[in-house]
Amino acid sequence: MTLHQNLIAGEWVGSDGVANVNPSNTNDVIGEYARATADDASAAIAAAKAAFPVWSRSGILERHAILRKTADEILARKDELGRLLSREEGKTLAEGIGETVRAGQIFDFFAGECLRLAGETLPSVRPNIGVEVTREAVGVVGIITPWNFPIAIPAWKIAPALCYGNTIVFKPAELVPGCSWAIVDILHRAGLPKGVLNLVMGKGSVVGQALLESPDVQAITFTGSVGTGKRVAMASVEHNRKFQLEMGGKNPFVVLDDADLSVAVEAAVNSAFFSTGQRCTASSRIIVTEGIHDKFVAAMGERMQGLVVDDALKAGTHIGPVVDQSQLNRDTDYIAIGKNEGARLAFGGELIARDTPGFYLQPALFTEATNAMRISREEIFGPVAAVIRVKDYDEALAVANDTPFGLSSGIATTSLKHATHFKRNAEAGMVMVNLPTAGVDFHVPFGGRKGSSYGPREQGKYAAEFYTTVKTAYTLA
Ligand SMILES: NC(=O)C1=CN([C@@H]2O[C@H](COP(=O)(O)OP(=O)(O)OC[C@H]3O[C@@H](n4cnc5c(N)ncnc54)[C@H](OP(=O)(O)O)[C@@H]3O)[C@@H](O)[C@H]2O)C=CC1
Ligand SMILES: O=C(O)CCC(=O)C(=O)O
Repeated sequence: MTLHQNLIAGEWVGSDGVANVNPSNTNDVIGEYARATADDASAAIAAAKAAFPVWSRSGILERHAILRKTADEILARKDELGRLLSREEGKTLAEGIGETVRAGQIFDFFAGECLRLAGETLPSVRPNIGVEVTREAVGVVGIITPWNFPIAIPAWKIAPALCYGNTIVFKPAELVPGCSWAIVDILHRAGLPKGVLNLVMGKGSVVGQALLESPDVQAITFTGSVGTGKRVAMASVEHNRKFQLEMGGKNPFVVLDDADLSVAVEAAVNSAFFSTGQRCTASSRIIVTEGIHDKFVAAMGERMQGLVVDDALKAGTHIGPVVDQSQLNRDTDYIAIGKNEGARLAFGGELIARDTPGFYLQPALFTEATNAMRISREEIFGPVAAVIRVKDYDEALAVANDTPFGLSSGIATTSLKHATHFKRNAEAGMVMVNLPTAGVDFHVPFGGRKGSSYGPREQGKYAAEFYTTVKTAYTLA
């Protein structure tokens, strides 16, 4: 089996490989991927540091051309890369191809942004002095990504980092190295100079930790768990570096009495269970007012019966497997916790067997849950959701906001008054009206509040805030 190597200083290196296994069929080994050491990480950081002076001053047309070429190749190979994504992560083929297209669009967007780099000139408050405000690249950026969006998250961190002139050491999640390797290969062939983008696949505790500890890494962008996010934060404060964190969510989806029932059910099922519930924007707290509660729960049960849980690559599958055994254990542990806490497991929650050995779990819906239960407070990150019954809109909003997290928030209603009030008062970075809490556009800001996020927003032109540093220059005329 071919070994997919790490890219350090423009050379493919590494001999020790780890198997990338398909969660829909654990007999299926997708490939061998090199496992970097802490020394490899140091070499990658040194290469990125050496490449920075030239890349940060490279022409915008050169950057534009490389990002554009990358976008074109990703989009041209969307079916093949989408299939690789679904095979390594377990989301359905339609979701895998959709995410691959999103990655291509992100590179396309930032290819355009290279040509729109701008500064400001202002008059000084003192006579005969001009002021220029410009944005410069930050330096070596460490990129640490999770397993749940194997191509979109790397894309939305790598594309802006390169666009604004930074060099990169990229550490993808060890569970899903395939798509990361593929986009690094595409960027390398698209003409990136040596050392500008370095790939170090390997363990977080080794390779990620080496990034955290290096004084030569000027910024770290991280998506993953709250625990690891805190380590990134502490180490970054120690080194006085920029950092950006996207962590968990416990996103509420409110259903009001006046909601269109089919819109509410469709959005709730999508929010809670699509992509196997493994999205930081997923909703696992469905807050329902009492007038529609019973009708809503019955309609959810009916809709959930129609969900096909099977091999991610099979036509007709709606929900693929859980990503691995450890996440599956976590999901089933939370199902047991919910039952012990006194919530009622109304539908699903069983482990299921399919033609191939994989991590299959029937999506689970609890009812009679309260917002104080652990299943309502802690991120589960699986196809497990709970319905919380409330009296009215005011209580729904209070419950929605009663959480340590604040990433996404949704409401199903036909009332303009309530929709408008919710948009203004939901304590979240993103608010969805009559839409699922998950599934975002690539050209607008992404991020949250409270325990979900830290630092400037990702995506769209707002990404410039993290990947650049502002300089103010004064000139005597
Ligand atoms: N907000 C989100 O989108 C995500 C949230 N999560 C949450 O986190 C839970 C656990 O998932 P898990 O994959 O373990 O999340 P982690 O936070 O451990 O993983 C995210 C990334 O951080 C890396 N990492 C791990 N330890 C360190 C370290 N000491 N220093 C630097 N980098 C490190 C990981 O590497 P590696 O995995 O290779 O060891 C991975 O690349 C999930 O159940 C979910 O609740 C998880 C993924 C995404
Ligand atoms: O909902 C989305 O489209 C993006 C979600 C995401 O980025 C995440 O789960 O990490």
